[in-house]
Amino acid sequence: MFDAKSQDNPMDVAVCPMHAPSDHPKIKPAKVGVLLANLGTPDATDYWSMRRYLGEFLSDKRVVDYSAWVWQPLLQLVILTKRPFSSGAAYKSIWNEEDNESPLLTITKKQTAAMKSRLEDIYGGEVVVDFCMRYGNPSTKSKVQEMIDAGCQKILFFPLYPHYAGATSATANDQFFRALMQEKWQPIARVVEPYYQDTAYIDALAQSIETAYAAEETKPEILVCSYHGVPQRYLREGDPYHCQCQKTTRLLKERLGWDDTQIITTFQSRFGPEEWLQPYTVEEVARLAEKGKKNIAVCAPAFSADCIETLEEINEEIKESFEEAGGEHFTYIPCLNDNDAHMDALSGIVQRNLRGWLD
Ligand SMILES: C=CC1=C(C)c2cc3[nH]c(cc4nc(cc5[nH]c(cc1n2)c(C)c5CCC(=O)O)C(CCC(=O)O)=C4C)c(C)c3C=C
Ligand SMILES: [Fe+2]
Ligand SMILES: [Fe+2]
Repeated sequence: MFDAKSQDNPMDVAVCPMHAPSDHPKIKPAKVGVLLANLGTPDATDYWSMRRYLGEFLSDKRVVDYSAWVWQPLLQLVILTKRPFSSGAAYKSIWNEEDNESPLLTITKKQTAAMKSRLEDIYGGEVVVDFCMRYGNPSTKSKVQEMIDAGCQKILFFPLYPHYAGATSATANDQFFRALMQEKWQPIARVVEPYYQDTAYIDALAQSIETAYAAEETKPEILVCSYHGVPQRYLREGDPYHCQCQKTTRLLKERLGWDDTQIITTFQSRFGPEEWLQPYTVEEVARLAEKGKKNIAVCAPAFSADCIETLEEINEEIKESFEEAGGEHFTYIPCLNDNDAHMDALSGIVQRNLRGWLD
């Protein structure tokens, strides 16, 4: 019954006359979607926008896994009455006023455009490239629906986190599959694996560090690789995030030809009373200054795009902690964002994952 050449489009009425009643739904030419995903960001810095965003984020059990009976009253009645003000002020200090959006959103848009141009050069109009957020806008559900409406019968979902964590990659994937749940004709789905040890990613990080070091009059004495933290308990319960971060630092050290005195791993952004992965960046930079290191550099390999955690926390709070303890020269090395080496690395990963779908 099916024309072998048209297998990608089995409901095509032209090749399937038995399925061609007058009210048969219109079928668009088959396409492949590549959907990039990042964490999300508030729509604005006012109290209610911040509360909406933080409420959605911190209600995700992949992020905070306490029982809802214990967590929700604390979240709704205590945390969400205060944190929207302090986080809103922090976002305000880094806000992209020109486009009236957060830096994470601006950079994700640029990454998407760079990915689109690379993939269209290779695959032409058969590929549809877009991005979505796990929390806030544009939502995963709306973007999956747009791809389906554009005729994507296959979707490659790419969480833009180099390292797997339940709180990031897994919850992004959950949201993607949730968005497919109500589809009568569900697209074929693939998700991209974490890329913490991808050679081109390590190379892009190394190049960005070499460039930053070359621009300094005096070479930093040590590079601090500061990764977003998670509660230590998540590691004991089986989350491999910590090990993947350690491996990125080791590969970076090997690629740069350095030794253990020149590069260390730390964790930032502790939230709540539990112990998180250690050493904490904010304390470690102060210890370094107290031990006599006057000139340090900090990079953030777990973030594919600069965001509040890098622009505000590292480049303001953590810098201050270093300087208050006697440090003199603090260099923040920006995330890879939409730089060419990074986008080549990410597009290489996408191309490998599209094999068999688009060749
Ligand atoms: C409360 C627990 C949190 C866990 C666990 C967590 C893990 C985690 N997060 C990222 C990446 C990002 N987090 C960002 C912001 C952010 N993270 C938390 C809390 C947890 N994150 C909060 C409350 C916030 C909001 C800001 C604040 O109020 O402090 C962002 C930035 C978003 C932006 O718009 O700029 C990113 C990116 C990773 C990689 C991770 C675990 C591995
Ligand atoms: Fe976070
Ligand atoms: Fe580990």
